[in-house]
Amino acid sequence: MIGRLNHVAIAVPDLAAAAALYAGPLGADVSAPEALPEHGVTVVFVRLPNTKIELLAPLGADSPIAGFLAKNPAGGIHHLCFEVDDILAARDRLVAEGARVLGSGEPKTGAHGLPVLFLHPKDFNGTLIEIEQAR
Ligand SMILES: CC[C@H](C(=O)O)C(=O)SCCNC(=O)CCNC(=O)[C@H](O)C(C)(C)COP(=O)(O)OP(=O)(O)OC[C@H]1O[C@@H](n2cnc3c(N)ncnc32)[C@H](O)[C@@H]1OP(=O)(O)O
Ligand SMILES: [Co+2]
Repeated sequence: MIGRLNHVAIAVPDLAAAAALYAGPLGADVSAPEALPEHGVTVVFVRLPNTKIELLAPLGADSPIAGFLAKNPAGGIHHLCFEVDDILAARDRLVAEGARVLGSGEPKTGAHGLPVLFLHPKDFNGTLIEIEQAR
C-alpha cells in the first residue's frame, strides 16, 4: 500500500538557519519558506534526487510541533511521509487494522496541495507517519 517516500520532516527551532545549512555546507537545492497557517507551521523543502527533506518551524500559538520542539529544543526528525494511491482506501485499511488516524480522520490539504493524513506515532514504533495522496 505505501509507495514512494515523499519526504522526511525535521522540526527546527530556527528555519532560516536550518535552510542555510542545507543550502550552504550541504550544497542542496532549497525552496523559499512557505507559511501553512492551517497546519501551524512554516516549511522549507530541500529537494533531493530521490526525495525531499521538509524543514518545519512552528507558526502560531497552537502549532502541533510546539510540544515536539519543547521536548527536543535543538530539533529532530519529526515525521515520515509516504505516498499512497488512494488515501481514503489507505485510511480505511489502517483503521480496520487498528491504527489511529489523527484529527477528524478526513484528509486535509498538505504543503503540496494534495490530501494528507497523519497516523499516531505510538502505533508505528514511535514514528509519526504522514500519508499523502500520490499525484
Ligand atoms: C500537512 C502540511 C505538511 C506537509 O507535509 O504537507 C506537514 O507535514 S505539517 C506537520 C505538522 N503537523 C502535524 O504534525 C500534524 C500531526 N501531528 C499531531 O497531531 C501532533 O503532533 C501529535 C498528536 C502527533 C503529537 O502532539 P503533541 O506533541 O502535542 O502530543 P503529546 O505530547 O501528547 O504526544 C503524544 C506522544 O507522542 C509523542 N510524539 C509527539 N510528536 C511526535 C513525533 N513527531 N514523533 C514521535 N513521537 C511523537 C510524544 O512524545 C508523546 O509521547 P510520550 O511517550 O507520551 O511522551
Ligand atoms: Co509533512
